[in-house]
Parts: sequence; C-alpha cells; structure tokens
Amino acid sequence: MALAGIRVIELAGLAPAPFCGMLLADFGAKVIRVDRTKVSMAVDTQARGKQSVALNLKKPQGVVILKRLCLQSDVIIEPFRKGVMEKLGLGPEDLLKENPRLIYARLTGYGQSGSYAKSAGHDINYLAISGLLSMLGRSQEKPYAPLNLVADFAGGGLMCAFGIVLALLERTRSGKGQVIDASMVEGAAYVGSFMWKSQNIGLWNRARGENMLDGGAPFYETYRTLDGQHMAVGAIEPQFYQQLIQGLGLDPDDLPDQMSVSDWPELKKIFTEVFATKTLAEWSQIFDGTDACVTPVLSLDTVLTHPHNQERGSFLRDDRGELSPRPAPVLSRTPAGPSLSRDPLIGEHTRSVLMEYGFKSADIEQLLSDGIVECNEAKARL
Ligand SMILES: C[C@H](CCC[C@@H](C)[C@H]1CC[C@H]2[C@@H]3[C@H](O)C[C@@H]4C[C@H](O)CC[C@]4(C)[C@H]3C[C@H](O)[C@]12C)C(=O)SCCNC(=O)CCNC(=O)[C@H](O)C(C)(C)COP(=O)(O)OP(=O)(O)OC[C@H]1O[C@@H](n2cnc3c(N)ncnc32)[C@H](O)[C@@H]1OP(=O)(O)O
Repeated sequence: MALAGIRVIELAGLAPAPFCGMLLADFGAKVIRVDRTKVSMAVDTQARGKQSVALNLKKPQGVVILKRLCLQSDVIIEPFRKGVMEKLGLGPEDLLKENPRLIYARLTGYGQSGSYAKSAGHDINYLAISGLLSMLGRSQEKPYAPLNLVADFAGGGLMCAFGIVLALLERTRSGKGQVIDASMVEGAAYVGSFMWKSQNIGLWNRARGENMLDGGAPFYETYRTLDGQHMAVGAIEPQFYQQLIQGLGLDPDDLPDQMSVSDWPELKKIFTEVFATKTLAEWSQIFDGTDACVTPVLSLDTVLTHPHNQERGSFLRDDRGELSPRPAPVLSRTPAGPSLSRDPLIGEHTRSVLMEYGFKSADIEQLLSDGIVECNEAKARL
C-alpha cells in the first residue's frame, strides 16, 4: 500500500481528525490513536484499521511517553484548540526539536492565528466563516448546512491528509518535517474555489437557490416519484437536456426554452407532475443507458444493490456486516487495503504499542499501576 511503513500518532478528536487518520490507515499507514484514560466508550466512528493507546497527558510521565512515540513516528495529528498542545509541553517546537523529520499536523477550525483561533466551533461555524454557507439553501429560505460534510470532512480531514502526504513527499527531498496549519475555514473555502472563480461567468448572479446549480434550474434538481422516492436530474448540456425531455415523454415544442430563466418555475412544475406518475424503478428503466443524466437517489441501505456500485465493488462489508464506502481513489499498483476487523477498544493496544516502541514490560506495569496508561486487552478478548 502507498503509505506502508509510515507511522502516525493521532490524538483523539471528534470527526475531522479521525477521518484524516482513517484515510491514512486505509492506504497503509500504521495509525495509533492516543485516547484519554478513564473513558468508557470511543466516540471515533472513523477508527478503521487503527490501534488505540490510552494515555493520560495531564501527567508529566504521559507527556514523556507521547514524546517517545513521536520520536519514532512520521506524523502527529492534533485536533485541539490553539495552545492546548503548547500548554502540555507538546508543541511543534518541543517535538520537532527531538525529531526534525516529524510532520506535525494541526487540524483546527480557525487555524493557528487570527482572532477566532482560540474559539470553540463546529462545522457549521467554519462553513459560515468560509463564505460558502451563504450560498447553500433553497430560494427564499435560510442558509442550510449540507450535513457536516464540507468543513469537517472535505475541507478538514481530507485536506489535512493531503497536506500530510505533500509533507511526506517533500521530506523525501529535504529530509525535514514541518508543521501543517490545517484550518477548516480555509480548507472549506479552498474546496469551494469554483464558487469564487466562476462568479464572472454568471453562475451565481441570482439570489440563493435561484441559480443553475443551487436548485434554481429545473434540469438540475430532484423530483419525487410515484412511490415516494426521488430521481436526481443533472441535464445541463442541451444534447443531454434533449434526452431528458424525450425520456419524460414531453414534446420540446410545447415547452419554453431550457435557458429561459423566467420560465424555470413553470418548467419545474411540469417536470414535477411528470416524475410523480412513475415509480423510481420505472424511471430508472427509462433513463438507464441514456445520456439524460437522470439517476435514482439511493439511500445508504440501497447503494450496495445498485448494479453500477455492485459491478465496481464500491462499497464493502466488514466482519460485523457493516456497510461502508470502499477507499477512493483506486490506485492500480498499490490500492488501499482497508481493515475489515472491528474498531479498537480504548487502550486495546497500549501494551503492544509501548513494547513495539521499546518500553520494557516492567515499566509498562508501573505505568499501568500509576494510572498513566490504561489497557483493555481483556475486554478485547471477550
Ligand atoms: C459537527 C462535528 C462534531 C460532531 C461530533 C459528534 C458526533 C459528537 C459530539 C459530542 C458527542 C457525544 C458526547 O460526547 C456525549 C456521548 C459520549 C458517549 O461516549 C458516546 C455518545 C455521546 C452522545 C457522543 C456521541 C457523538 O460522538 C457526539 C454527538 C464537528 O464539527 S467536529 C469539529 C470540531 N472542531 C474541531 O475539531 C476544531 C479544533 N478543536 C477545537 O476547537 C476544540 O477541540 C473543540 C472541538 C471546540 C472542543 O473543545 P474542548 O474545550 O472540549 O477541547 P480543547 O480546548 O481542544 O482541549 C482538549 C482538552 O483535553 C485535554 N486532553 C486531550 N487529550 C488528552 C489525554 N489523552 N489525556 C488528558 N487530557 C487530554 C487537553 O489537554 C485539553 O485540556 P485543557 O482544556 O485543560 O487544555
């Protein structure tokens, strides 16, 4: 796998950093998640392929252990508010001094500088400050955040993983690590570059929800079917739009022009009425194999049974039968090899990881009895 041999220390966080760690693990990195002690249940739902060490960083010995782990690792991902790591004596200066090859990734909402740097926040706040939230939502309605996909995952976890891979690549030339300041506000805005750079071609001239790609156009919309499901329509280009009209059984001569914006509401009404006359299966049969750009809106439960997804093996089931997306993209020689085993329990690998990093058995027992680290091997065997 592409990242085989890379060791990553991921300090446990909420959603973006765990996703970043999972991406690296899927592509072969050894990812050790450092959890707090005295926590009963992991909230990391993106723990595929990771190991867990439970370590109390509020104790000086805990800090020493983390430093030792970082000394023999390639990457650390920290998901805390600005200043937290420095307060613990684990800031970039401390760790890079000891391991100049270390890549120190700081995944935060607002970045390491600026007046918001120390403020709490979540995806919706970062999306708001990025400018993008103002563009998301239906006509005449308030802005609407599309789950926590854009800032947490695209602009946050994924962008941070990109930064880490860039830094690893650069290190092969310089031999040096570096600090990555991954701000979700900036990551989200960057993912949205198209929105800034396409303003001068008139794509966003109208109010929110009234443009071509934000729900304004009848040919870029979802429609309810007879059986209460939905079809997605993305027939932008005239030659594809023509196939949409044909599939709907409409006569183009009876309809206003595709690009007549003032007629869009009327055209939407017509499409809505027609889509409501057939089931999702019937519409799929009509449009599959055409270039009308019309597809069924699948649920998380039905993706697996769709022929295209089945043919490509786009989703996988783990040992417990849970379904999730296969890692993307697919590399021809060194594809990802996601773990199919259950997620780690908190502290399940404390002992084995510490041994691997050179700690002696007796020292580990002492750390356990002092409450600096915790083990959950017994629970894991149940
Ligand atoms: C929209 C998403 C978030 C969705 C997440 C939800 C899925 C989950 C959120 C709450 C969860 C539920 C809840 O936990 C209750 C249940 C728990 C149960 O176990 C499971 C079920 C639950 C219902 C559970 C279910 C779900 O998991 C939830 C609903 C996002 O937007 S995520 C993005 C958030 N933003 C960032 O990540 C940006 C950077 N980070 C920050 O800005 C801050 O970290 C943040 C997120 C604002 C949190 O601030 P907080 O004050 O809590 O922390 P920090 O200031 O960063 O400081 C961390 C302190 O912890 C100490 N520490 C860290 N590691 C250790 C250690 N190993 N040992 C000892 N101490 C440690 C560290 O030193 C800091 O201490 P100080 O405060 O003293 O400096």
